[in-house]
Amino acid sequence: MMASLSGLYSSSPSLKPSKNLSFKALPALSRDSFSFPHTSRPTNLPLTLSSARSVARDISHADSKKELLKDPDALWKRYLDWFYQQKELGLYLDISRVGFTDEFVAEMEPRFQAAFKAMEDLEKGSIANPDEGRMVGHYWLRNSKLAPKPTLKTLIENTLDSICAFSDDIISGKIKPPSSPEGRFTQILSVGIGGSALGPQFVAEALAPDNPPLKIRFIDNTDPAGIDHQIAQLGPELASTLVIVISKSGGTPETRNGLLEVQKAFREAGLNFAKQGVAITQENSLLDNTARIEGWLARFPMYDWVGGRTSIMSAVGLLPAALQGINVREMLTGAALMDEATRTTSIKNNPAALLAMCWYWASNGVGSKDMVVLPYKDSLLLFSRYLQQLVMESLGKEFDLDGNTVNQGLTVYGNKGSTDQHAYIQQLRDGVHNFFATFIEVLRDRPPGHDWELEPGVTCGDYLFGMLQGTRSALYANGRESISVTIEEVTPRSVGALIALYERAVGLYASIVNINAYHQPGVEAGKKAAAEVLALQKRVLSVLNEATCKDPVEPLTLEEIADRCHAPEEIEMIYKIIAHMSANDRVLIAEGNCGSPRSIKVYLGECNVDDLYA
Ligand SMILES: O=P(O)(O)OC[C@H]1O[C@H](O)[C@H](O)[C@@H](O)[C@@H]1O
Repeated sequence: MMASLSGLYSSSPSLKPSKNLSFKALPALSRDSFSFPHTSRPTNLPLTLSSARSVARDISHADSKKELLKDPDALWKRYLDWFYQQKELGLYLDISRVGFTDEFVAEMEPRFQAAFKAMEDLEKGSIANPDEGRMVGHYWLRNSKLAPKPTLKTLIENTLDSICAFSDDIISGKIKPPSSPEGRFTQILSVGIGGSALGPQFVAEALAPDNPPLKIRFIDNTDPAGIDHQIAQLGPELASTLVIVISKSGGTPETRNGLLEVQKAFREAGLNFAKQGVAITQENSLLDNTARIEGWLARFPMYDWVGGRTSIMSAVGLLPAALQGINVREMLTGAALMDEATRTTSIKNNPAALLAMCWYWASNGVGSKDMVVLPYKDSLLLFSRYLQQLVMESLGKEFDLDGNTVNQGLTVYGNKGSTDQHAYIQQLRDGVHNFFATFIEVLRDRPPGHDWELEPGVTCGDYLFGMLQGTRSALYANGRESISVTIEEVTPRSVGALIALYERAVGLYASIVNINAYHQPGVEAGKKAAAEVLALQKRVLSVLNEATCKDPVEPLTLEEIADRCHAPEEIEMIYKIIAHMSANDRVLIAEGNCGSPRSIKVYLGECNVDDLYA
């Protein structure tokens, strides 16, 4: 059957995308030449722009589109042939609207077999993150028997037990906040960023009941106004707030700042933070040591062998979830079942391999197209944001495992349907063709017994269903590829399965394109640069303080500040620092205003003599 389907997509031979293919050449190729179907791509790589254009001339987009639309039988056959279902989880995958060929699948086979082997080794405890010399063990979290050492198995099991016991005690009121009239904890304030926030946020939005035993709020930034807002919203309930500070490294500046701000709010409210603080971090990290020395209410471990973006099934995701009354053991079961399903070495029966294969096909194996994720369910709104980190931090890499420059990646964005249909789907349908879509469909509209027909024979949920199917068809009719993942209901089990599905797909895809999915060297560059800006600010302050302490006060131009900081090349940054401090009432501008940098002369509001001799 697939032979005939190859014919349906193209008469030309299939493409094997190559890692030799230059990323820079691709936007032009994909926009100009690779209109749907992708079988119009040439076989002999590396491609040149002219060869790609000549192929595009040979295979007319319009003809291919017509052929597809004319042949619903063939499309239905393709749908059935590639349809995947995991019965126990009630999860289905449809990749029929991605135009890969049989030849492409056959060419990918050896790469997948190598990826399966690498994944098997990873699960057995190999150093799968060679740059950091670390094992990669998030799969053990939902099946502790897989852990390569008995001590790790015990650690995982004991941590899970203690998470459940602690949450039970908090929910039941056995552990009480020291000075709350409520007598029990009512709120969670989660402080963390990146992998220490996105998972808990996604799970809360997807699974928290309407009236959870504890409601959750997040501080996931060093934005003072955002922090103030969260604390203000808590109001007097700060006294019954459990503050969970999450940081794998225990040294992330934004998280530290969030903690210091919250501790200040506690002090000002006359509350004892330590009795309401919980830390989730690696043993002996800065955060761990602080929590231990200050005698916080509880500490839970993070592990060296679990990455931030795959930490959702560790205490990072499980503790906040359990406290909201979410069945975390069900989440783990869903993930474990999906792990099992994605261990098979038959591509066709492995949903994660099918996803990775489609990503490779759709983006030429170099991220030349973006992945737009569209869950048609409000509670899954944050799935695309969660996937953004999982996929982009894992796959966005400059070098491959052999040290070649590859600038790999796969861009992920999206919110939810049908909402986005009224925002940017116009461009997806008619505009620049630089994406493929992933629809997440949920079969169950509402809990049983609550549905009603808002017009004869049609419910509100039928509209949502219709919008999804309509968008899928409309995109396809205009040559836009899509994947559909269907779950029956949004439950802890299905959410666990979705997370595990994408974790595995990312891991397999990384192997196929020969990169390390488990480190993030690029993130360090921004952190280092931020630290340099703050160090420069301290030098600027010291120079200004010295000039302010003179009698009479000596206002300085930007040039003079830069010279005295021995950083003339940093004059633009110094200007920005002054403008920012001025906007926050931290310096006085003697002459001019911040809008005209050449005119300003600056001194501080007051001279700090102590700083002069520091
Ligand atoms: O959990 P933390 O150590 O505080 O790290 C929080 C985040 O920091 C960095 O930005 C990393 O790139 C992320 O992967 C990580 O999730």
